[in-house]
Amino acid sequence: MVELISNEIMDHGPPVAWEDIAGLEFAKKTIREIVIWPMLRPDIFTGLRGPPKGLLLFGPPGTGKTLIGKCIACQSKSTFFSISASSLTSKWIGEGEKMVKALFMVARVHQPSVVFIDEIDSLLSQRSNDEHESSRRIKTEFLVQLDGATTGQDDRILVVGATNRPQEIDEAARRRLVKRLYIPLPEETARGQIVKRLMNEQGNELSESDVEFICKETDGYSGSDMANLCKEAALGPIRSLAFEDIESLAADQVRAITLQDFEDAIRQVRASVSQKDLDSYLDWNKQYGSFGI
Ligand SMILES: Nc1ncnc2c1ncn2[C@@H]1O[C@H](COP(=O)(O)OP(=O)(O)OP(=O)(O)O)[C@@H](O)[C@H]1O
Repeated sequence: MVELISNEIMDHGPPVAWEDIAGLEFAKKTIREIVIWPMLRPDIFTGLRGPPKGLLLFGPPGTGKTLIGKCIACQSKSTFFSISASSLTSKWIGEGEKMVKALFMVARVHQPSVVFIDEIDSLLSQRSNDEHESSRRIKTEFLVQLDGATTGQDDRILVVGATNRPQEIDEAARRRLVKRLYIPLPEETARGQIVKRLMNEQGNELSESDVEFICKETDGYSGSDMANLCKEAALGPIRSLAFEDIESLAADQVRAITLQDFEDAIRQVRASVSQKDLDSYLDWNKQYGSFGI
């Protein structure tokens, strides 16, 4: 199990820097102050100044919560463990409870550690009667481990939970995830940064004003909607080729991506988050968010 965790849950991928995350200035600044500095300098940030041990990132899907989790680990020079709560119940059937225990054990060995739990709502939702016995046991074990990690004075483990459904998290779990930070949709400038960064890797003819136009037309798009839009637009030059040409064409002969490709793509890729959902995140932020206004 330790081996499984080292191979599948411990993240060995490329590092993430703050600049890789577009926009979200408030979230980034807050995280730097309350989490990164204390993790880097535990000798200064002791007692009352100690870092929170549990952080909840909530907001619409595809807004960079996973990127932030990974960035926290990279910037605080911690080992990053990333697991989605649903895989505990589906992928390791019958072993979920042991996995949770082993995960925190390995995290303790490799500390400082950041344990990122995606879809944490499915693990910590209000207990219902029709709940499966095995998921109930996983949940209990998780709460025990969370308590251990969040109260152990000497352990340097930060648990970061991410959710698109904060309303489903019960009171006990909210209490343990002390800091709760709203991760909103990207604003216009952030959408522009995502387009520019992704388009950098491809031949394109987009001017500054083209990018501005794209940003204006994509109000309400999430970061991953923007990434999908760019993917769709990048297919434009290929679609304009005749089928026979695809096999023989040299790679450098594919035409550059244009604004027209984006205009076509915008018709295909729509915003995935509704206004109603956004309102409910704002409500929750007001009520339970650590920085709600
Ligand atoms: N702020 C952002 N800056 C740059 N890229 C972003 C941003 N937000 C989202 N993306 C893009 O969207 C993809 C999905 O983001 P990520 O997995 O971090 O979102 P998430 O909020 O964790 O989503 P989910 O809730 O669905 O798990 C990223 O791989 C990236 O390409």
